Amino acid sequence: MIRGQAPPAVRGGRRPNPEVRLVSGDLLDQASLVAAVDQVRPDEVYNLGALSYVPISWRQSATTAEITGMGVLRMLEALRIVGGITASRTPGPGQPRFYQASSSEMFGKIRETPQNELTPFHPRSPYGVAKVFGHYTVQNYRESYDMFAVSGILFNHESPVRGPEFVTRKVSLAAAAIKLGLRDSLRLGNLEAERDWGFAGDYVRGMVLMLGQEKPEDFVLGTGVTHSVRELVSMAFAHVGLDWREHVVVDPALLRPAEVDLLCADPAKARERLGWKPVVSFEEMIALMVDSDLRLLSDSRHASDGHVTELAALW
Ligand SMILES: Nc1nc2c(ncn2[C@@H]2O[C@H](COP(=O)(O)OP(=O)(O)O[C@H]3O[C@H](CO)[C@@H](O)[C@H](O)[C@@H]3O)[C@@H](O)[C@H]2O)c(=O)[nH]1
Repeated sequence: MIRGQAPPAVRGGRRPNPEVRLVSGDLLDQASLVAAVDQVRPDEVYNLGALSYVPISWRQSATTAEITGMGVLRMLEALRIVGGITASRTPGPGQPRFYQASSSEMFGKIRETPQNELTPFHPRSPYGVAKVFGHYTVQNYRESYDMFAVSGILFNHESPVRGPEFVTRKVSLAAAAIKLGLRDSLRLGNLEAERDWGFAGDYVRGMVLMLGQEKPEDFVLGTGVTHSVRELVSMAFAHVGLDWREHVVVDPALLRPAEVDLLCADPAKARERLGWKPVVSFEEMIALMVDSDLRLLSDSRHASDGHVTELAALW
């Protein structure tokens, strides 16, 4: 996402800048990105673009490296080129600020718990490897060109609009669909994996705070509380009065070639320096997601909507 303020006048016959502009994924080549940045002249750029579903990254490892890794480099290059920045000509005032969505998946086979900004990385998937590339690229542009570029190392961030392939939404949809009698079972992979799941809205607030800092610095954003997939399922099903053990089937085909067993954030730096803390608890978030899916699947206006039928049945 590229965020720019409306300029006082149209520069050189260009269209006025919109407040917020989404740059679509097909602008992956360098020249198109340079043209987009040149046209928008953003104040802030949030690079959330990625091939973000971890299991797919083993099947499409080169595409993952291209989008999740190289995409970061190209975005920074576009900002550098349009800003006329070189090693000897560093940015003047008013240069755009860049946010990179780094990921707790970079910690992978964890070296310590909880994980903070100094915890070493050990990625366990092509996705994690590509995110590490992006993370160090941001650091390198900051150090080489003095650009305002930061990474937020975000732990799992969920909400009712989460994609149905991710485990929280897969579970909230299944609990709702089973409750409504639309299906009767749910296939899952590793129930023992533990994650630090937080509410996406809280994390977006943290991202904006990071770009408002005086100095560019990286921050971990997470809740510091960890739950297993088993606990997640149990809580979501209990919310609609169901016993998960009567419906969940463990499917070995859903296990990953290499798993990240445990993630737990130490968000102390964000708390102290940004004044950031999550507002929505894990329990509230799961209830929010299950209730939202109950409404979605029971709303007769959506009954003929193929997408909703697919959501209820497939995942
Ligand atoms: N998706 C999925 N995960 C399952 C399932 N069964 C068990 N799991 C386990 O649930 C955990 C969470 O999986 P996901 O929800 O797919 O998320 P993720 O792999 O942790 O990655 C997400 O969070 C990262 C931040 O740490 C993001 O960077 C990444 O893009 C993604 O959003 C994993 O340990 C996975 O093995 C299942 O059927 N589907």
